Amino acid sequence: MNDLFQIENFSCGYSGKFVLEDVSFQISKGDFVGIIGPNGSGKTTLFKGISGELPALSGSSKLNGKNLQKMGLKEKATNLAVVTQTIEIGSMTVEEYVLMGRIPYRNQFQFFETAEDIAIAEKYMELTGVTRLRHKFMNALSGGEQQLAGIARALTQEPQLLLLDEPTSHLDITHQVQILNLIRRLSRELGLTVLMIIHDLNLAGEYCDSLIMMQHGRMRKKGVPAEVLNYKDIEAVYDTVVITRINPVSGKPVVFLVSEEVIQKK
Ligand SMILES: Nc1ncnc2c1ncn2[C@@H]1O[C@H](COP(=O)(O)OP(=O)(O)OP(=O)(O)O)[C@@H](O)[C@H]1O
Repeated sequence: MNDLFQIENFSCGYSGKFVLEDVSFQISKGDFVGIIGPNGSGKTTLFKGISGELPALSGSSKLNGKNLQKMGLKEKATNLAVVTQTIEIGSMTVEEYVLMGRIPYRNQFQFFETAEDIAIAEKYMELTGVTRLRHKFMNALSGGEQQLAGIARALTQEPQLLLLDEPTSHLDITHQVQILNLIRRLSRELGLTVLMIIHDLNLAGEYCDSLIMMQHGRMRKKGVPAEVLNYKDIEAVYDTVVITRINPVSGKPVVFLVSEEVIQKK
Protein backbone atom coordinates (compact mmCIF):
# COMPACT_ATOMS: atom_id res chain seq x y z
CA MET A 1 0.00 0.00 0.00
CA ASN A 2 1.31 3.48 -0.80
CA ASP A 3 -1.11 5.41 1.42
CA LEU A 4 0.77 8.31 2.95
CA PHE A 5 -2.11 9.43 5.13
CA GLN A 6 -4.80 7.40 6.83
CA ILE A 7 -7.62 8.59 9.03
CA GLU A 8 -9.81 5.94 10.62
CA ASN A 9 -13.11 6.24 12.48
CA PHE A 10 -11.94 9.67 13.56
CA SER A 11 -14.13 11.87 15.74
CA CYS A 12 -13.35 15.19 17.40
CA GLY A 13 -15.10 18.33 18.55
CA TYR A 14 -15.15 21.21 20.99
CA SER A 15 -15.41 20.88 24.78
CA GLY A 16 -15.73 17.13 24.41
CA LYS A 17 -18.82 17.44 22.17
CA PHE A 18 -18.76 15.64 18.83
CA VAL A 19 -18.72 17.89 15.78
CA LEU A 20 -16.95 15.52 13.46
CA GLU A 21 -17.95 11.88 13.60
CA ASP A 22 -16.53 8.66 12.27
CA VAL A 23 -14.44 10.00 9.40
CA SER A 24 -12.32 7.45 7.50
CA PHE A 25 -10.30 7.88 4.31
CA GLN A 26 -6.79 7.35 2.92
CA ILE A 27 -4.63 9.50 0.67
CA SER A 28 -1.84 8.16 -1.53
CA LYS A 29 1.45 10.02 -1.83
CA GLY A 30 1.21 12.77 -4.43
CA ASP A 31 -2.58 12.96 -4.41
CA PHE A 32 -4.37 16.29 -4.45
CA VAL A 33 -7.62 15.87 -2.51
CA GLY A 34 -10.32 18.52 -2.08
CA ILE A 35 -12.74 18.79 0.83
CA ILE A 36 -16.07 20.36 -0.03
CA GLY A 37 -19.25 20.90 1.95
CA PRO A 38 -21.46 23.71 3.21
CA ASN A 39 -20.62 26.18 5.98
CA GLY A 40 -20.48 24.45 9.34
CA SER A 41 -20.22 20.93 7.90
CA GLY A 42 -16.95 20.26 9.79
CA LYS A 43 -14.21 20.89 7.23
CA THR A 44 -12.03 23.13 9.41
CA THR A 45 -12.73 20.93 12.43
CA LEU A 46 -11.37 17.99 10.43
CA PHE A 47 -8.15 19.95 9.81
CA LYS A 48 -7.90 20.80 13.51
CA GLY A 49 -8.28 17.11 14.32
CA ILE A 50 -5.63 16.06 11.80
CA SER A 51 -3.13 18.69 12.98
CA GLY A 52 -3.72 17.76 16.63
CA GLU A 53 -5.12 21.17 17.55
CA LEU A 54 -8.20 19.26 18.72
CA PRO A 55 -7.78 15.93 20.51
CA ALA A 56 -9.31 12.83 18.95
CA LEU A 57 -12.43 11.64 20.74
CA SER A 58 -12.05 8.34 18.91
CA GLY A 59 -10.07 6.86 16.04
CA SER A 60 -6.69 7.95 14.69
CA SER A 61 -4.96 9.90 11.93
CA LYS A 62 -1.62 8.57 10.70
CA LEU A 63 1.10 9.89 8.44
CA ASN A 64 3.45 7.19 7.14
CA GLY A 65 1.93 4.88 9.73
CA LYS A 66 2.77 7.24 12.64
CA ASN A 67 -0.03 8.63 14.77
CA LEU A 68 -0.11 12.40 14.18
CA GLN A 69 -1.76 13.06 17.51
CA LYS A 70 1.23 11.52 19.29
CA MET A 71 3.98 13.15 17.20
CA GLY A 72 6.26 15.73 18.82
CA LEU A 73 5.96 19.33 17.58
CA LYS A 74 9.24 19.37 15.67
CA GLU A 75 8.66 16.06 13.95
CA LYS A 76 5.12 17.10 13.07
CA ALA A 77 6.28 20.43 11.63
CA THR A 78 8.72 18.74 9.26
CA ASN A 79 5.97 16.41 8.03
CA LEU A 80 2.83 18.52 8.05
CA ALA A 81 2.19 22.14 7.10
CA VAL A 82 -1.12 23.91 7.55
CA VAL A 83 -2.26 27.11 5.88
CA THR A 84 -5.25 28.45 7.77
CA GLN A 85 -7.70 31.14 6.69
CA THR A 86 -6.37 33.62 9.22
CA ILE A 87 -2.64 34.12 9.19
CA GLU A 88 -0.76 35.15 12.35
CA ILE A 89 1.43 37.90 10.96
CA GLY A 90 3.06 40.06 13.66
CA SER A 91 5.42 42.75 12.43
CA MET A 92 7.85 41.01 10.13
CA THR A 93 8.72 41.17 6.48
CA VAL A 94 7.47 38.65 3.95
CA GLU A 95 10.96 37.20 3.66
CA GLU A 96 11.28 36.76 7.45
CA TYR A 97 7.82 35.23 7.56
CA VAL A 98 8.53 32.74 4.75
CA LEU A 99 11.89 31.79 6.30
CA MET A 100 10.08 30.81 9.50
CA GLY A 101 9.04 27.73 7.55
CA ARG A 102 12.62 26.45 8.08
CA ILE A 103 12.60 26.76 11.90
CA PRO A 104 11.58 23.10 12.48
CA TYR A 105 14.77 22.04 10.66
CA ARG A 106 17.15 23.98 12.92
CA ASN A 107 19.20 22.16 15.50
CA GLN A 108 19.31 23.18 19.15
CA PHE A 109 22.22 25.63 18.88
CA GLN A 110 21.41 27.10 15.50
CA PHE A 111 20.02 30.62 15.69
CA PHE A 112 20.24 31.68 12.07
CA GLU A 113 19.08 30.25 8.80
CA THR A 114 21.56 28.42 6.55
CA ALA A 115 22.31 29.18 2.91
CA GLU A 116 20.17 26.15 2.08
CA ASP A 117 17.23 27.55 4.10
CA ILE A 118 17.52 30.83 2.20
CA ALA A 119 17.68 29.06 -1.17
CA ILE A 120 14.54 27.03 -0.34
CA ALA A 121 12.65 30.14 0.80
CA GLU A 122 13.75 32.00 -2.35
CA LYS A 123 12.50 29.14 -4.51
CA TYR A 124 9.01 29.13 -3.01
CA MET A 125 8.73 32.93 -2.87
CA GLU A 126 9.48 32.89 -6.58
CA LEU A 127 7.01 30.09 -7.35
CA THR A 128 4.19 31.78 -5.41
CA GLY A 129 4.98 35.20 -6.88
CA VAL A 130 5.83 37.00 -3.62
CA THR A 131 9.51 37.76 -4.31
CA ARG A 132 8.62 41.35 -5.27
CA LEU A 133 6.99 41.74 -1.83
CA ARG A 134 9.88 40.29 0.18
CA HIS A 135 10.83 43.50 2.00
CA LYS A 136 7.25 44.57 2.72
CA PHE A 137 5.76 44.06 6.16
CA MET A 138 3.17 41.28 6.34
CA ASN A 139 0.62 43.62 7.91
CA ALA A 140 1.00 45.99 4.95
CA LEU A 141 -0.17 43.34 2.45
CA SER A 142 -3.61 42.74 1.00
CA GLY A 143 -5.53 39.64 2.12
CA GLY A 144 -4.61 37.85 -1.12
CA GLU A 145 -0.92 38.74 -0.83
CA GLN A 146 -0.90 37.45 2.76
CA GLN A 147 -2.49 34.24 1.51
CA LEU A 148 0.28 33.83 -1.09
CA ALA A 149 2.95 34.45 1.58
CA GLY A 150 1.25 31.87 3.82
CA ILE A 151 1.45 29.30 1.03
CA ALA A 152 5.10 30.23 0.35
CA ARG A 153 5.92 29.65 4.03
CA ALA A 154 4.08 26.31 4.14
CA LEU A 155 5.92 25.11 1.01
CA THR A 156 9.23 26.31 2.51
CA GLN A 157 8.50 23.88 5.35
CA GLU A 158 8.77 21.15 2.67
CA PRO A 159 6.14 18.97 4.32
CA GLN A 160 4.97 15.57 3.16
CA LEU A 161 1.35 16.55 3.74
CA LEU A 162 0.05 20.05 3.09
CA LEU A 163 -3.31 21.12 4.54
CA LEU A 164 -4.78 24.17 2.86
CA ASP A 165 -7.91 25.81 4.29
CA GLU A 166 -9.51 27.83 1.49
CA PRO A 167 -6.17 28.92 -0.01
CA THR A 168 -7.72 30.84 -2.87
CA SER A 169 -10.57 32.64 -1.07
CA HIS A 170 -8.94 36.10 -1.31
CA LEU A 171 -7.27 35.60 -4.65
CA ASP A 172 -8.26 37.00 -8.05
CA ILE A 173 -8.66 34.47 -10.86
CA THR A 174 -5.08 34.97 -12.08
CA HIS A 175 -3.68 34.07 -8.66
CA GLN A 176 -6.27 31.33 -8.03
CA VAL A 177 -5.20 29.56 -11.19
CA GLN A 178 -1.49 30.27 -10.55
CA ILE A 179 -1.63 28.77 -7.04
CA LEU A 180 -3.74 25.76 -8.00
CA ASN A 181 -1.52 25.07 -11.02
CA LEU A 182 1.53 25.29 -8.75
CA ILE A 183 0.06 22.90 -6.16
CA ARG A 184 -1.01 20.53 -8.93
CA ARG A 185 2.53 20.59 -10.33
CA LEU A 186 4.17 20.07 -6.93
CA SER A 187 1.94 17.09 -6.25
CA ARG A 188 2.66 15.54 -9.66
CA GLU A 189 6.38 16.32 -9.86
CA LEU A 190 7.56 16.25 -6.23
CA GLY A 191 4.99 13.88 -4.74
CA LEU A 192 3.61 16.57 -2.40
CA THR A 193 0.36 15.26 -0.89
CA VAL A 194 -2.32 17.90 -0.50
CA LEU A 195 -5.62 18.09 1.34
CA MET A 196 -7.43 21.32 0.52
CA ILE A 197 -10.71 22.80 1.76
CA ILE A 198 -12.33 24.63 -1.12
CA HIS A 199 -15.79 26.16 -1.55
CA ASP A 200 -15.57 26.67 -5.30
CA LEU A 201 -16.93 23.39 -6.69
CA ASN A 202 -15.69 24.10 -10.20
CA LEU A 203 -12.09 24.72 -9.10
CA ALA A 204 -12.36 21.63 -6.87
CA GLY A 205 -13.55 19.52 -9.81
CA GLU A 206 -10.99 20.91 -12.23
CA TYR A 207 -7.89 20.53 -10.06
CA CYS A 208 -8.38 17.76 -7.51
CA ASP A 209 -7.72 14.04 -8.07
CA SER A 210 -10.54 13.21 -5.69
CA LEU A 211 -13.06 14.98 -3.51
CA ILE A 212 -14.47 14.40 -0.05
CA MET A 213 -17.94 15.81 0.49
CA MET A 214 -18.81 16.68 4.11
CA GLN A 215 -22.30 17.03 5.54
CA HIS A 216 -23.31 17.58 9.18
CA GLY A 217 -19.88 16.56 10.50
CA ARG A 218 -19.75 13.33 8.53
CA MET A 219 -18.22 12.27 5.27
CA ARG A 220 -21.05 11.89 2.78
CA LYS A 221 -19.08 10.86 -0.26
CA LYS A 222 -15.54 10.35 -1.55
CA GLY A 223 -14.48 9.73 -5.11
CA VAL A 224 -13.17 11.27 -8.30
CA PRO A 225 -14.79 14.66 -9.12
CA ALA A 226 -17.18 13.12 -11.66
CA GLU A 227 -18.59 10.81 -8.98
CA VAL A 228 -18.93 13.41 -6.24
CA LEU A 229 -20.07 16.45 -8.24
CA ASN A 230 -23.41 15.10 -9.39
CA TYR A 231 -26.53 17.22 -9.09
CA LYS A 232 -28.31 14.85 -6.70
CA ASP A 233 -25.60 14.93 -4.02
CA ILE A 234 -24.94 18.65 -4.48
CA GLU A 235 -28.63 19.55 -4.22
CA ALA A 236 -29.08 17.33 -1.16
CA VAL A 237 -26.03 18.73 0.64
CA TYR A 238 -26.30 22.41 -0.31
CA ASP A 239 -30.10 22.57 -0.61
CA THR A 240 -29.67 24.48 -3.87
CA VAL A 241 -30.75 23.74 -7.43
CA VAL A 242 -27.77 23.10 -9.72
CA ILE A 243 -27.08 21.80 -13.19
CA THR A 244 -23.94 19.79 -13.90
CA ARG A 245 -22.19 19.45 -17.23
CA ILE A 246 -18.77 18.36 -18.47
CA ASN A 247 -16.10 20.90 -19.33
CA PRO A 248 -15.56 20.25 -23.07
CA VAL A 249 -11.81 20.86 -22.83
CA SER A 250 -10.79 19.19 -19.56
CA GLY A 251 -13.56 16.60 -19.35
CA LYS A 252 -14.08 17.59 -15.68
CA PRO A 253 -17.49 18.28 -14.13
CA VAL A 254 -18.80 21.85 -14.03
CA VAL A 255 -21.59 23.04 -11.74
CA PHE A 256 -23.99 25.81 -12.76
CA LEU A 257 -26.24 27.70 -10.36
CA VAL A 258 -29.69 28.79 -11.44
CA SER A 259 -31.48 31.81 -9.93
CA GLU A 260 -34.87 31.47 -8.24
CA GLU A 261 -36.40 33.75 -10.90
CA VAL A 262 -35.30 31.46 -13.73
CA ILE A 263 -36.44 28.33 -11.89
CA GLN A 264 -39.88 29.85 -11.35
CA LYS A 265 -40.23 30.68 -15.05
CA LYS A 266 -39.46 27.09 -16.09
N1 LIG B 1 -14.27 26.87 18.65
C1 LIG B 1 -15.46 26.29 18.51
N2 LIG B 1 -16.23 25.97 19.59
C2 LIG B 1 -17.43 25.36 19.47
N3 LIG B 1 -17.97 25.02 18.28
C3 LIG B 1 -17.28 25.32 17.16
C4 LIG B 1 -15.99 25.96 17.20
N4 LIG B 1 -15.54 26.11 15.94
C5 LIG B 1 -16.50 25.59 15.14
N5 LIG B 1 -17.54 25.13 15.86
C6 LIG B 1 -18.75 24.49 15.35
O1 LIG B 1 -18.40 23.30 14.66
C7 LIG B 1 -19.19 23.13 13.49
C8 LIG B 1 -18.29 22.89 12.29
O2 LIG B 1 -17.49 24.06 12.10
P1 LIG B 1 -16.32 24.11 11.04
O3 LIG B 1 -15.58 25.39 11.23
O4 LIG B 1 -15.55 22.85 11.10
O5 LIG B 1 -17.15 24.14 9.68
P2 LIG B 1 -16.65 24.38 8.19
O6 LIG B 1 -17.24 23.27 7.38
O7 LIG B 1 -15.19 24.57 8.15
O8 LIG B 1 -17.41 25.74 7.86
P3 LIG B 1 -17.02 26.98 6.89
O9 LIG B 1 -17.24 26.50 5.49
O10 LIG B 1 -18.04 28.01 7.28
O11 LIG B 1 -15.61 27.42 7.19
C9 LIG B 1 -20.07 24.38 13.37
O12 LIG B 1 -21.35 24.07 13.82
C10 LIG B 1 -19.40 25.37 14.28
O13 LIG B 1 -20.34 26.24 14.87
